Amino acid sequence: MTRPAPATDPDSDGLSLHRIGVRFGGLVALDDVSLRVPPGRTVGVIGPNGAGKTTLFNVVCGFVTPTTGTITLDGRALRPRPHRLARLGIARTLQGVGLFGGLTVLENVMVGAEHAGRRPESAWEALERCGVTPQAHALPGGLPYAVRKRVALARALVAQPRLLLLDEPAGGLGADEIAELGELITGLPCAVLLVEHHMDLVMAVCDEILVLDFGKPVAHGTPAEIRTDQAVVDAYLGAAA
Ligand SMILES: Nc1ncnc2c1ncn2[C@@H]1O[C@H](COP(=O)(O)OP(=O)(O)OP(=O)(O)O)[C@@H](O)[C@H]1O
Repeated sequence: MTRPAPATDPDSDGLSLHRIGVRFGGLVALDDVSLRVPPGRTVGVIGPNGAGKTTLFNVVCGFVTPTTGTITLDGRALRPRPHRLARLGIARTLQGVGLFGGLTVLENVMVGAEHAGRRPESAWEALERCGVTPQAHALPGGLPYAVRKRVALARALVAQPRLLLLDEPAGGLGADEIAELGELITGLPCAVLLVEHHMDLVMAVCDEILVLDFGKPVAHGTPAEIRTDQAVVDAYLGAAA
């Protein structure tokens, strides 16, 4: 007997956050936030300081358990746990760099490959994609910050994730380096959830953008829609009143 094909609902593919709320004691860090990251798409989350961007990232990684709301991956309920992300095809980079100082660039990326059950060649592919092949045998400590950040990205990509979570990848980078990072992100085959301060980067690489202010969604749309949205302008100018 043939098994019936599973019901497929294209609207449930990828990662979905449904009405997420997070409270830290009396402080509401996220309030009724819904967001979908479809396969292969790049979705950005922006907002002023304290808007809740990192909290949202931490909810998806499993570092923070939401007070309310649900998360699904391909329509199935998901309770993220940091150590289980790789198995689900989700990789992440965190703020800063976090490389092993005593290991070469290649060895650092190999750690990611082994963790994800990938072959060593995939480490070279990830280095190549991130433009850090020439530094493969160097120790990270002596490399410029922007190069180390690319190595951290290579370590995340070596798992060949279907969803990559990037937490402020442009932090500490100059304008040219941010532009290069933008090109790299645009060329990625996986879905990307990008939490970022730098509007220019987000506008350049995202298919859609969610804007948070004081934990609440104030706008959601394409870069062109967001650029002209009055609520966004107000949030960034601090002139909501
Ligand atoms: N673990 C925590 N305990 C208590 N309050 C927290 C905690 N984490 C975040 N907050 C508070 O939640 C709110 C949202 O913080 P969050 O770091 O998510 O904002 P953000 O948009 O990432 O800000 P930034 O751009 O400055 O990094 C802030 O008021 C912050 O002080």
